[in-house]
Formats: sequence, C-alpha cells, structure tokens
Amino acid sequence: MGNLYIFDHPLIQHKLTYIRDKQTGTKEFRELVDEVSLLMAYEITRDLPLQEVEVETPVTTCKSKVIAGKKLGLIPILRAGIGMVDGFLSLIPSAKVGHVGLYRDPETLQPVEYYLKLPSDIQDRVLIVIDPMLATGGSAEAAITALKKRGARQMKLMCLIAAPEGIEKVRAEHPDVDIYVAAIDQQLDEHGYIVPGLGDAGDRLFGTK
Ligand SMILES: O=P(O)(O)OC[C@H]1O[C@H](OP(=O)(O)OP(=O)(O)O)[C@H](O)[C@@H]1O
Ligand SMILES: O=c1cc[nH]c(=O)[nH]1
Ligand SMILES: [Mg+2]
Repeated sequence: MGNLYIFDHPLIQHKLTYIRDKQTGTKEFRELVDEVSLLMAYEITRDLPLQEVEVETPVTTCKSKVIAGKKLGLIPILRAGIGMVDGFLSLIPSAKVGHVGLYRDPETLQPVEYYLKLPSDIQDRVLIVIDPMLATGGSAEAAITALKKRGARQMKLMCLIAAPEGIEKVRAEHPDVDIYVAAIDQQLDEHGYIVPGLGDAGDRLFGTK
C-alpha cells in the first residue's frame, strides 16, 4: 500500500484555513492556493536524490550536491489542478507539465475524461499528479490509470484536502502511488462534497457559479 503523508508545516496549515473560509474571494483564494502549492512542492521534493559534484568557488574547489536521478513531471487534473501549477513551477521551473481533463458527473459522481496531453517521456519521469480535492477518489484514480496506460511508472498524488473515501480508493487501486495531502477531512456529503472541505475548488478558483 502507498504511503500517506500529511503536510503539517505551519504555513501550509495557516493558509489552508483561509482557503477553506467561505469569505475568501476568488482573487485571494487563487493567491493562497498558489502559495500553498509552492510550499507543498518544497515539502514533496524533500526526498529527491542528490549526487556529489565538484564546484569551483572563487576561493577553491569543493564537493557539493546537485539533484540527481529522474526528472519531474507535473500533471494537473483539469480544471482545479491548474490552480496549483504556477506555485509548483515557481520552485521547480524545469518540470514538464501534462494535462488530464476530467470532470465529475454530478449525478453519478463518475469521472468523465475530456482531454489528455502529456510530455513524450513520462516513463522516464517521476510524475506528480495534482488536484486540490480528493473526494470519492474517482478522478484521481482515473487520472493515474490513464497515465499508467501511457507508460507512467512512478507517480505521487498531491492534494490539498482529502476525504477518507478518496484515500482508500487510490490506495486500493494504485498501491504503488504515495499520497500527499494538507488535510484529511471527516467525510463526503450526499453530493460527494468533502465535509468540511472548501466547497467546489474549480468554482472558487475561477469564479464560476
Ligand atoms: O474525488 P472525486 O470524487 O472524483 O472528486 C474530486 C474532483 O472533483 C473536482 O473536479 P470537478 O469535477 O469539479 O471538475 P473541475 O475541476 O472542472 O471543477 C476536483 O477538482 C477533483 O478533480
Ligand atoms: O468537496 C469537493 C469535492 C469534489 N470537488 C470539489 O471541488 N470539492
Ligand atoms: Mg469543480
């Protein structure tokens, strides 16, 4: 089974509170998601492997470290995942970005795929799938399945808020994928929304509805 990590950094937790707040308007919501995504990128990359190189300083040469191993790929699940891209890229600007377009049918809660565009070398990258919300887990599960079908071999899932149901689903269907979240909430309501959650992430990010 994949590991489950909680981003417990105080700055992430502090900002998440204002993201949840229904009084937070679109502009501020977007800014906060952007800031939290940068902090989450910092946390999720703390296990990147390093290798020693020699560097010449103005004084002498010394051994120092650079990031080694596989490159990263960022895979936002449209639409809401887009809100997390810029923050992540401000820290890791060389990551390639692939898009998986999915929406959740409001009646059946099943994910419907409408778009897919990926970097050509996803098999050689560690992919970080990003979406603010992990509710039933259907969208994340479908996105990871779609990526595996196209050759993805190593993935992490990064979300702001997860419901226990979503975590369980992804861990059951994709035990090879580690999950990183800022909060695990209580449950889903009868419409599949996370309680207490933050409402509809896409609508709050883009000012729709
Ligand atoms: O875990 P699930 O039950 O699948 O729900 C989570 C999905 O729902 C939201 O997307 P939505 O369908 O609202 O699309 P949007 O991003 O275009 O608003 C959210 O951004 C996730 O992708
Ligand atoms: O609470 C939820 C559940 C799914 N999608 C959202 O945007 N919010
Ligand atoms: Mg939505």
